[in-house]
Amino acid sequence: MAYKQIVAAAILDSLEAPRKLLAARRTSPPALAGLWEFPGGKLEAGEICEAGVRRELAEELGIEVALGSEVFGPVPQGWILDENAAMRVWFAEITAGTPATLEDHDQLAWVDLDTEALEALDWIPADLPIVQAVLAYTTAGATR
Ligand SMILES: Nc1nc2c([nH]c(=O)n2[C@H]2C[C@H](O)[C@@H](COP(=O)(O)OP(=O)(O)OP(=O)(O)O)O2)c(=O)[nH]1
Repeated sequence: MAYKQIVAAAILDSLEAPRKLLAARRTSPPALAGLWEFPGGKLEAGEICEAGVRRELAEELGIEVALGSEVFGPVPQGWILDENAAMRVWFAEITAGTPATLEDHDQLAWVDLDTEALEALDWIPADLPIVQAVLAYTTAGATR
């Protein structure tokens, strides 16, 4: 089955020696408003995933990034979000711009890369296994 492809970034303060993750709080739709997520969005027709991540981060946060390794999910399309959609996620580091809530978010937070700090945020439920994987990859030094 083909899922609708979503792409997103786990933005770190540094790919080489990460200490913090940039989480973003959604403003819509109502069912997801107020929940935290990895900034990103829907892949456009004919677009390569990595290009989609860059486009979404430019549109939503006004930043350019260097991409690191992928945070691999259980299926080729990444992490299953629901019966219709799956999301591929890459580590990223900001190379230009300062993240701002230009679109889709009302709050951004640099969160310590530890279980307690990350679990203190009200994540979209489908993101919880991805948050755990981000922690495992960063602990293992596997972000590049
Ligand atoms: N960006 C993002 N979307 C997520 C995450 N977790 C999760 O379940 N989703 C869902 C929410 C949405 O249904 C879908 C992503 O769509 P979106 O609304 O962010 O896409 P978009 O920016 O292209 O928005 P639009 O053009 O449709 O307004 O994936 C996540 O961590 N990041």
